[in-house]
Amino acid sequence: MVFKISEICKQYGDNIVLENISLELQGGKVHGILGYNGAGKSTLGKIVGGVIQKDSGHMHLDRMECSNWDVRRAMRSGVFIVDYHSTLLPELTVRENMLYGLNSIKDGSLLSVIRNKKKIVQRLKSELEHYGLECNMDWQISQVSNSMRNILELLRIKLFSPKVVVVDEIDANVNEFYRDRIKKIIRDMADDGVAVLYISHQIQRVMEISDEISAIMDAHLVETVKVADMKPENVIDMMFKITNEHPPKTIVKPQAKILELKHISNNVISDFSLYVREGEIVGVVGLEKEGPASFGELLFSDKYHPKQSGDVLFREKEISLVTPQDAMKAGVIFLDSNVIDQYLFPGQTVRENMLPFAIRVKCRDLETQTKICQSYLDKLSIKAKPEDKIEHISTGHQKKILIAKNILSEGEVFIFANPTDNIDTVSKIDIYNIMNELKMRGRGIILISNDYHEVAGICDVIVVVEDGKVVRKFNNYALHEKELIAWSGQEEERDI
Ligand SMILES: Nc1ncnc2c1ncn2[C@@H]1O[C@H](COP(=O)(O)OP(=O)(O)OP(=O)(O)O)[C@@H](O)[C@H]1O
Repeated sequence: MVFKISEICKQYGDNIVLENISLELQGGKVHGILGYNGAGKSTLGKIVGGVIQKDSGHMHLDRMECSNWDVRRAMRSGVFIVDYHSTLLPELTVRENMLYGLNSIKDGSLLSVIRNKKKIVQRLKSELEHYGLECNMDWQISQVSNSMRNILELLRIKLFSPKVVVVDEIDANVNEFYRDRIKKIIRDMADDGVAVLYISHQIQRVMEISDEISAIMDAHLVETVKVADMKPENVIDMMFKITNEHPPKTIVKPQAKILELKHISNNVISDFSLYVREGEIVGVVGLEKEGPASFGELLFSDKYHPKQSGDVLFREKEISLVTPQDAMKAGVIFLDSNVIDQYLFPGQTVRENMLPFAIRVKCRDLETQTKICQSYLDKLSIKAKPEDKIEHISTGHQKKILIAKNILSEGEVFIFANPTDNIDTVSKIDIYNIMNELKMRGRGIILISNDYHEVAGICDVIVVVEDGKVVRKFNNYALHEKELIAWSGQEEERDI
């Protein structure tokens, strides 16, 4: 089976996103796509999956021309897409989500659909077991971790005997355990004859998972190579001409404690304590395993994780944080990159999305606002104009716009959860530099991340969480990523 993409072009206004892209997705192979933020990777994936339409060019599934290609037609032909934006419905259970939309995928009588439903739930259970995953069919999706949601989406597709699967950045913000499972599922699908289009920024990961790799840059396909013939350095050379190094860690003597969590327990964490001081970056690793938790859900008492005990102190005074808005009032700025959609205002411009309300009220002059916005677009290498609509901006750039917004907010503590997922290598460095700048200005940063390379690179203090408990805290003098991974598996505590 071959899915052939020939001379695909796509443009939005003057912005040429894809120019004459041609490649072949072979059944039984994983084809990786690499490229900077805004390079056009997701656009290509969405065209294959029928989510958006090409301007010109052709696609063939074996001999069949994929004309009038939309999601429904694609799914009925065996072409599926799973991407960063979850399609699972949070208020439905796992079981209900697995069966949702089944009628639109499977043609046939009501009876065969009902028979299929039973089979599908049974097969899902055995797939979960096969991959060593636990997930109750009656859990509501809102109570399932983001990592598990991604896996469920992938397994749901696997159950429909796909021919082509587009996987767009679903493993960027998951920990090693789930990442490994996602890799196995993708490889197993390929072994079953599926053609996989795998989109990611992470060079190493694309190398591990793919049989061949194409690089897209400035709307063009630069090159397609077979992984067996390549070394990682060659791929980096081919595309980025840079190495994946961290900026030097800035040295600042930490001052007064700003935010302190003291012995917090809820249904996910127990006796969880940490603090951040002025001029300090505290890294937290190991939280993702705890289930439905983004750090925000742990920190703020929401409906799923009401605080059972413990205190949150801001400058040594107890405060009550129920929502991120409460925190913002207190000077704690929170960005959970897993759910950037919640922070964006579609229909509004990049400028309106980037500048916090307080700044827009203080400085009503549009020209000044545009200048502030443009300076951050330049600083963070964001490929957008202040007047562009936010929904027309690539995911990675949207995330950088939110980071700029957070930085522009008058906060004392910044909590960033996985800020550099979906961010290309060059822009990651821009973000690390901005964190260092905040630190130099006496702000405190808590960096929740599954990226051990980045945590080991820029954090001053590292907190390791296991089973909802802080099991280790240590000063990070010159720690290497590999040591951090090794330490995460040790029992002993190295206290600061
Ligand atoms: N609906 C749209 N309207 C206008 N421009 C768009 C639209 N969707 C995408 N674009 C533009 O197309 C370009 C490519 O976006 P795309 O999402 O494909 O990039 P990407 O390589 O996947 O980036 P990232 O890694 O940041 O997700 C970007 O410049 C983006 O602003």
